[in-house]
Amino acid sequence: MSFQINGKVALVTGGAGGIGRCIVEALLENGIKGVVIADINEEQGTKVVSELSQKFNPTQILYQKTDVTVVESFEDAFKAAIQQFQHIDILFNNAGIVNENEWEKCVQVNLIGVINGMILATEKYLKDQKLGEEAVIVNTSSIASVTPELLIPTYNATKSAINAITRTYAESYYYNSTKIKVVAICPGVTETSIVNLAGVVRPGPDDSAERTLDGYPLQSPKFLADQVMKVVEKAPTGTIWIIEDTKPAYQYIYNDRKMSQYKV
Ligand SMILES: NC(=O)C1=CN([C@@H]2O[C@H](COP(=O)(O)OP(=O)(O)OC[C@H]3O[C@@H](n4cnc5c(N)ncnc54)[C@H](O)[C@@H]3O)[C@@H](O)[C@H]2O)C=CC1
Ligand SMILES: CCCCCC(=O)/C=C/[C@H]1C=CC(=O)[C@@H]1CCCCCCC(=O)O
Repeated sequence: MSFQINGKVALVTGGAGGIGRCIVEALLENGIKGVVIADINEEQGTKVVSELSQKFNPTQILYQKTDVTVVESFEDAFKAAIQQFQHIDILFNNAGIVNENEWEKCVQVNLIGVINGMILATEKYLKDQKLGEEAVIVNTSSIASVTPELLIPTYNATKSAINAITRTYAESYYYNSTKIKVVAICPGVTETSIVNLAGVVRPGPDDSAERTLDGYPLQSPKFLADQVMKVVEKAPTGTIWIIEDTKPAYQYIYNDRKMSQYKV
């Protein structure tokens, strides 16, 4: 069954940043009725609303200052969506940071923030306040969830955990009562401010923090966001989608552990 973006309402965490902002714009291009930009950066959030209001109907775009690590703050963003647009149908759990020197903060934003969103959406807001028969959650993971990158171990761990939570809430045990499709996207290196890793990676055993993005294929956040729209509409629940190197999204398949032939 295909999900229709047209006429729905979405909440995008980290919606003032590179990927989130492009997701907001792609939603507006695809006929979304209303979108809430839920981001901790007020200056950037206000700026994005004013820029997008030049191109789209300003009444469709709402900025709500949100810290995803604080459940009350996250809940206020859902309440703002309902108050302004009457329903809520799509959650993008997209806010994320790289910070290996303050790794607890990385866990707070990337993992606790996503767990807060999952609980609020599946137990209350998307479950009870959707317009159509089905709602959608898109969790922003990373290729680092399946191919751990050196010098960012905590980041890799948070993104692997996002895949696990995605697959759990997609199970029919939850879906039968929530009617929420849950998917994850795993972007490859994408041109945003997050890829400026100066000062946020963990020096390796040889004291090197010199690894850079050189050599990694970079894609634009706009290309990524257009692929994400296809994932929202077409992907089955529980699926994980790699989007890297400006190539169409493809599904990452987990092996069945019972098929493994290796023995100690
Ligand atoms: N750019 C890349 O190469 C890749 C990014 N990702 C993921 O994509 C997502 C978006 O990242 P980018 O757009 O690249 O980074 P970005 O730094 O441009 O945007 C992140 C946004 O999240 C917001 N944010 C940070 N902490 C927050 C909090 N506590 N509550 C609410 N908002 C908060 C920031 O203010 C910012 O607007 C992240 O989850 C990131 O891990 C995944 C793979 C690759
Ligand atoms: C720490 C070394 C710098 C190089 C990697 C990098 O820049 C990481 C970027 C991360 C920013 C957000 C992400 O999700 C990116 C992870 C990229 C993982 C790359 C894995 C590549 C591979 O092995 O195929």
